[in-house]
Amino acid sequence: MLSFEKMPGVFSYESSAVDWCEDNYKHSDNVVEYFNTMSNFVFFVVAPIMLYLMHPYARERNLAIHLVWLMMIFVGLFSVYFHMTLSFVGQMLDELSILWVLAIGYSLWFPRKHFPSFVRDRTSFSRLVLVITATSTVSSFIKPTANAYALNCFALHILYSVCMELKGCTDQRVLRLAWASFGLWVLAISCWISDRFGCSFWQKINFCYLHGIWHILIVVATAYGSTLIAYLDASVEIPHSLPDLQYWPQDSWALGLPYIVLKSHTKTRKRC
Ligand SMILES: CCCCCCCC/C=C\CCCCCCCC(=O)N[C@@H](CO)[C@H](O)/C=C/CCCCCCCCCCCCC
Ligand SMILES: [Ca+2]
Ligand SMILES: [Zn+2]
Repeated sequence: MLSFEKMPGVFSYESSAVDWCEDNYKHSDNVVEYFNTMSNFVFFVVAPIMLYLMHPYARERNLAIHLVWLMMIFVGLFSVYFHMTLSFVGQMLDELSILWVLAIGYSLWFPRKHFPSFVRDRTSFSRLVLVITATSTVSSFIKPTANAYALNCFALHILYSVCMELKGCTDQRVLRLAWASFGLWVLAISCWISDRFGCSFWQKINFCYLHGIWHILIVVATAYGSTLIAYLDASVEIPHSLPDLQYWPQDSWALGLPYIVLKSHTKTRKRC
């Protein structure tokens, strides 16, 4: 029988043009980048907790919101597969799953006041996002090494959009969440860039774990950033539910996971 390792072409080990700083096969003959693979455990811890915490908000606003953290579980699985094999298929699954999480986030949360003038409502906007994402999925095969950079540009657009939404906001809890999200993202992207471009330095000091640390930080940044975006959305779309921010497991803890509580539950579900 043909083992995965010996499969030809795009499935084969190290068929991806991308190779992260961590030494290959250092801890196992079957796992190319051991720490980068194992660090994905954070997806499988944070995603179920966020699914649970965001349920009251999703039930009130739109159950499709759960797709964001459900898809994040797939991002984690594909990331495990990618770092375990460094195969081309692994790379594409890892990157394309991130693209589709972003697409779901944009469809659900992009503020309707910023929709292009030819877009009537959120359903039409979601269709537009679907077409653009499907086209980008196909185009991603043209120059696969550019995909990760293109994905990181979305983070810049999200930051810009959130800044626009926060203009004039004086709520200290919201501003604290915004700064925490931004700080986590800056730390995460610094690790990603440093692993990519400063590998010779990290190899000299025998510390090649920055991409794994990026995995941990970007998942937490996504939990913080997506809750902030969801809160801003809830304030506009379901203000009658009186959304507020809290932290799990203890509201007083500085390092908890943020989520939305609805202080008033309504029977009528508002759809977009
Ligand atoms: C109005 C818009 C709402 C958008 C909602 C936000 C949805 C979050 C989207 C994506 C989650 C990011 C998951 C990262 C997975 C990491 C896997 C990985 O490491 N892949 C690498 C290869 O192993 C690959 O090189 C990485 C590519 C870059 C990915 C860039 C992702 C953009 C992250 C956006 C984070 C938002 C933070 C918000 C802060 C205010
Ligand atoms: Ca490597
Ligand atoms: Zn990775």
